[in-house]
Amino acid sequence: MARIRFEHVEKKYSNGFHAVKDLNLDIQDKEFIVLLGPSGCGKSTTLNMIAGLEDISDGALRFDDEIVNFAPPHRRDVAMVFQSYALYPHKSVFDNIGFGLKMRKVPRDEIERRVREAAGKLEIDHLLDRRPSQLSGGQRQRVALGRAMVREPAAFLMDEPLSNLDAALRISMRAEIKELHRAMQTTFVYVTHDQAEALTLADRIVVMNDGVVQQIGTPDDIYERPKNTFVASFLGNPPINYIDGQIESTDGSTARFRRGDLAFDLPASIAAKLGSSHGREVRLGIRAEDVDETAAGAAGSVIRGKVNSILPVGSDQFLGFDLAGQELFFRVGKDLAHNLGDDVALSVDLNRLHLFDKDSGETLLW
Ligand SMILES: Nc1ncnc2c1ncn2[C@@H]1O[C@H](COP(=O)(O)OP(=O)(O)OP(=O)(O)O)[C@@H](O)[C@H]1O
Repeated sequence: MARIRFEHVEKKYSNGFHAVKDLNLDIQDKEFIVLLGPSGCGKSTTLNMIAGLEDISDGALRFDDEIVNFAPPHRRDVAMVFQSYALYPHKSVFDNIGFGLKMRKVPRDEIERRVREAAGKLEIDHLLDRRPSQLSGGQRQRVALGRAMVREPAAFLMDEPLSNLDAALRISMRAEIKELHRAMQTTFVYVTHDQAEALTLADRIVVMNDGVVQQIGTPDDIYERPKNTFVASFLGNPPINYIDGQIESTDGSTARFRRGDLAFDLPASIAAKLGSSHGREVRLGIRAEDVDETAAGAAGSVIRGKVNSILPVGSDQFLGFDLAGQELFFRVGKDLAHNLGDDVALSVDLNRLHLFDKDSGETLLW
């Protein structure tokens, strides 16, 4: 069992670089937590602090109630799976999976039992005599998972474990990792910069940027109720569109957004949150999928522009849309027939609008 808690944790590297700032995070036993953010945001550093591979500059890290800041890696009941797999090239699959147990002097028949059980779950039991060089990328990744599984750790730590796999295999391995978590009933902490992976796998996602946690929440929270423009922009494909403008005529129950000729009556649920924000500079967010191609939307919800680009993506298409000189990107059904330069009217789903303070980027809605 492992509840993992960061309390005001800081990480400064020896060159003075401040990689993680005031991290507070309470990971529940058996939870699947995904650390998500762009390259260099401090995800791996955070994971390595849990593993004991990086020391902690300040604050406390607890496993259950015990402070483990100074516990060496082998005294932490965690297993780590790396992007590079880190397999021993000259050992068989069996020996790779069982190596950690052998080092810990686990009896031979117990090793045999645990290796075969893990290999069975991962469907690599027919490969136990091979060397890593005789395996595909996905099979190697399973061996790396198997090596972590046989240790029966209290927590699994995974650093971009799927990033070396091709797109199709990544999706099927995601499903397997999710199943593994269900079957193992263990805490998982998983690092990725891939939003789709985070949304699929996580019980809760921790979005980081520049060493600072931006938001912690369920995939639904993070996608539907982003706290700031960083989180809103990091998730979504194509990314959310922003239109800067002002709030005019708020009276607590109605509110209007305006940028030049473009004006929307905001729904009452949004108006209620704005209070007396008359004249406030705001950034309106429209997710790429939150438009419909019909001019028959609710009053004041239609935006008109020209088709700038058309990118088919299988079942959908991405539409580049010129709104009075600003390019927006929307995701629409593939059956909509357009030519470059066409005038189109898109109806915006006003109930799914996002609204941020223009200067701070913080949400005005939740
Ligand atoms: N040993 C080190 N000394 C100094 N700075 C470091 C060291 N290791 C990492 N950093 C810096 O700390 C920051 C966070 O690194 P980290 O590896 O945690 O990022 P990340 O979010 O995992 O990125 P990526 O997805 O690229 O692996 C980066 O700016 C990195 O350059």
